[in-house]
Amino acid sequence: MQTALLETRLGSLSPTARGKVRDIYSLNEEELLFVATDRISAFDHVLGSGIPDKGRILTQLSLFWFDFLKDTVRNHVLTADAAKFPSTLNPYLDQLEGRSMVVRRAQMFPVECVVRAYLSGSGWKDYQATGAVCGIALPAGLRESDRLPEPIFTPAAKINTGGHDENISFEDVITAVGADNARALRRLTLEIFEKASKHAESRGLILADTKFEFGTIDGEIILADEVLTPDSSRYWPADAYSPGGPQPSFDKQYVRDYLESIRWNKQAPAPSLPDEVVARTREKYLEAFRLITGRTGL
Ligand SMILES: Nc1ncnc(-c2cnn(Cc3cccc(F)c3)c2)c1Cl
Repeated sequence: MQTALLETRLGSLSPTARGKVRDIYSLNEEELLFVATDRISAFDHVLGSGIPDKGRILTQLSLFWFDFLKDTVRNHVLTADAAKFPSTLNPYLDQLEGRSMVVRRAQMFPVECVVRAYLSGSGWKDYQATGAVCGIALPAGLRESDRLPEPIFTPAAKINTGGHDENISFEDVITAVGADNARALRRLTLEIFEKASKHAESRGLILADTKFEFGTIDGEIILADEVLTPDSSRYWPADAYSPGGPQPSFDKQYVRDYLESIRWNKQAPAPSLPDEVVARTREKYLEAFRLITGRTGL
């Protein structure tokens, strides 16, 4: 079993932002180092085991999507070629190769730009409670995982790492970023989703929902953070789609099933995973990469 890279040790460089599975390091005024680890989270907990190569696979997926969308929106990537990284990183390239990128520092909007084509997760919860999601009224009688009449922009406020983001209304987005930016974020979010979900569908995957983070560089709105990865999106195998309940996660179902099989109490520290669950989950990430990019090797 390969070893999973759970932490990067970059000497004096310490993360300026830490997510559950990603870390950001400030390189200088203009540049950040964006690192995807092999950590995996489920049920909002980072698990005791990592998935070897997960960070590399998800980084290559983001890079594929950034390129796929380059005629629709600019992005924050400067380079993912470790040979072009600042020489100060030379001692660490073995930890960074393929799983990191140098990105331009952007002024990030304080809004998670979520778009949903299916009713799932917090969208399903809000719909059950109010018949709406983010103030958008939906038809009565929808079941969990039902396809929506059309994809909807359902923004969330960034709660600092750890908790769930809180769904907010379009009015709240206007208050936070102004009307012009709010409209631009909604338009870009829906436009990008349309293209990406069509591509995913052509590869046998349902892109049920996803979350984008945008920022501005020199006044221009750019697509930042990770994009359309299985961590920022719900991907479902199209041939198993069956509305009326939760759908199998393309990448995390083995992990979820295992955690439920050991009746893990979610208050307890997250358990480690059996080698078999780790190996099969790694295979799913590779399968997602192959399906989405059409490439066989990383
Ligand atoms: N290009 C950029 N410029 C300025 N800030 C960011 C930025 C900051 N935070 N996040 C989200 C996040 C939080 C924790 C760990 C992560 F890897 C990422 C993205 C970016 Cl991507």
